[in-house]
Amino acid sequence: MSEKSYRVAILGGGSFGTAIANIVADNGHDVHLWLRSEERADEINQRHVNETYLPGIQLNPSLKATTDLAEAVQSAEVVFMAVPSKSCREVSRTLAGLLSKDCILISTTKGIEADGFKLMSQVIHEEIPYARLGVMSGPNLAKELAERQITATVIASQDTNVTETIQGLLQCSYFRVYAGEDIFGLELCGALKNVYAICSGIAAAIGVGSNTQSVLITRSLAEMCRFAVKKGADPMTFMGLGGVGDLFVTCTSPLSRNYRVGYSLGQGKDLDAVVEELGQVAEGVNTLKLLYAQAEELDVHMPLVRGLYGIIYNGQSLDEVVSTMMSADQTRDVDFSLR
Ligand SMILES: NC(=O)C1=CN([C@@H]2O[C@H](COP(=O)(O)OP(=O)(O)OC[C@H]3O[C@@H](n4cnc5c(N)ncnc54)[C@H](OP(=O)(O)O)[C@@H]3O)[C@@H](O)[C@H]2O)C=CC1
Ligand SMILES: O=C(CO)COP(=O)(O)O
Repeated sequence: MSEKSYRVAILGGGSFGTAIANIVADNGHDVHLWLRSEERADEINQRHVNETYLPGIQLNPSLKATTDLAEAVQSAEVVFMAVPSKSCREVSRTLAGLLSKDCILISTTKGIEADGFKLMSQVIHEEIPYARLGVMSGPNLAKELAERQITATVIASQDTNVTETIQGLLQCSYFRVYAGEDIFGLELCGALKNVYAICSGIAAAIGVGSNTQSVLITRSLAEMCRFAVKKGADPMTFMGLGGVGDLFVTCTSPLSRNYRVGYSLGQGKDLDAVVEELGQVAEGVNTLKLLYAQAEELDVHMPLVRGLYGIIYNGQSLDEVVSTMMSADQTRDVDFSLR
């Protein structure tokens, strides 16, 4: 754990931003959480809870919430971005004039910008070219983190000072932080796995067996790797916590919002109603459309993406999609070899 006390800002007071802010505050740093709702800021400052996003969790009393972005990032040495992907550019643009030159900026957002299929580090770099960037991703369900259950994450950056600083800042008795350099691959893992969590949720709702679940998760990983290689990412990154680790948790836990969307779809509910009822972001819904379009454009074989897209947007039945997959040409198990 870091001996130095850092001035840290977390942007986004939803479930993940609040969970990260709480860890950093528990580790003794000076933490400011920026959010939009005055009411929620008061609730965090006075009662030390965020009942909307983390009900039942008592937050560290030293955690300060504010609706003033300039105040939140003033003198900040480290900033975590934890807003949904659709707001990342807007928030980055505002932040650009406020952030000091040597501040470390970590993206935790697991989504993709529609225009140009950009990952969040690319969006942030366009808006704040001088930012010392890193990406954090892994099996990190916000509720379990806030409950201080053991987990680990990955921090990727080209700058070892960034990775070492964040490792020191976040590491504690229940949270390990592994380092990496492959920002693009790690971010791609975090965004893609959400789509497969929707597939797994559907499968769970219709009551598939354990063999089927296993096949689904493994072939999801195969698709993700195939796509990643086509986009120039290192497939080995997908073997780590940000890949297999996050895919596994999101495809198996009812705490995952994407899994829950899938589960409700599997029960025959309407997508718009499900998203509305969720009240939190499920990035996979948007990522599915973008991924489907990219797979078609780049000619990447992604039967699960195509099948899910067919069910949600083209009115195909689940039986039809499953039958097409099961009768497809026999192919290889593992596409890549290190030899
Ligand atoms: N929850 C989790 O377990 C994990 C989430 N992530 C990723 O973190 C990102 C954020 O997710 P999460 O916190 O879960 O989402 P939530 O839906 O729980 O919360 C989203 C938060 O972002 C705020 N927000 C939305 N738009 C803006 C904006 N334009 N300006 C300021 N604040 C805004 C919302 O504010 P308001 O309440 O005012 O609408 C809300 O506080 C996602 O990309 C997600 O994939 C990553 C790891 C784990
Ligand atoms: O990314 C997550 C866990 O690592 C959270 O997944 P959901 O966004 O599906 O809740």
